[in-house]
Amino acid sequence: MTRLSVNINKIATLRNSRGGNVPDVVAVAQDIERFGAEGITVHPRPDERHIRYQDARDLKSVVTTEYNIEGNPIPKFVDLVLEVKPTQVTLVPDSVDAITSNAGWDTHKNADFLKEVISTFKDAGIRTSIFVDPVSKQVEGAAKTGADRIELYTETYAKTFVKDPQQAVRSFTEAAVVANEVGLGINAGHDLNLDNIRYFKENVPNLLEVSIGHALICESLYLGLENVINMYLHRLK
Ligand SMILES: CC(=O)[C@@H](O)[C@H](O)COP(=O)(O)O
Ligand SMILES: NCC(=O)COP(=O)(O)O
Repeated sequence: MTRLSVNINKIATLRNSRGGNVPDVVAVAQDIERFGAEGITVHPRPDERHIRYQDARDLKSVVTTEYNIEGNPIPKFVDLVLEVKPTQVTLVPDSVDAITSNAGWDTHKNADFLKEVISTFKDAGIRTSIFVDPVSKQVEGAAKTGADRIELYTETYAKTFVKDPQQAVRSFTEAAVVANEVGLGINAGHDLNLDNIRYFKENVPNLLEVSIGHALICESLYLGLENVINMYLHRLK
């Protein structure tokens, strides 16, 4: 089974564009769960341009499915995650000024740092996942950090899929085979959408979870949030 975790960053972007509390991020998260999503993802960035640290705290008591917090483990983020204790923390090496996540970890160069931070989260009972490019060597390095899972960074898949789906998915299938061999669970995310999700799921063995935000919210402008969530669930069956 592949779980759908909905990333609600864009709901917060909309709210922040006007001040006030419309749309209400917490209420939308509850509705997303009621519509059938199996998880909620947030990615608070240091400048809090969309999800605020307080949102991450407020969501803890209302999310009843799986709560996933993503981000670069700077000290402020580590403290937040240890306070909130989500189901899962996904470590992403994004720089402060990045528009969005744009690379996976070099799991070899950052091995000592990752080992330390992962053991801190695991000691607190939080499942850990690290964001990696679909490269076997990086997946092998991820296993050595003690992480429970990897999140495969799917931007290259989404870009190439429109021209050549087979070529697009090849490195992801290979990375997943390695992850399965070394005992890592497999998540995926970034730029996944209604057009490319089914083929990805069909070609990545043991895909446990996808987190989807930007496209899902854009698609919902035309098709409605409840409908779109159910379209994803159907494609992930
Ligand atoms: C790790 C990942 O790919 C997503 O969490 C992405 O970073 C979304 O963040 P933004 O909404 O800030 O683009
Ligand atoms: N981890 C990926 C995520 O949460 C959503 O990424 P995107 O769908 O907004 O590109």
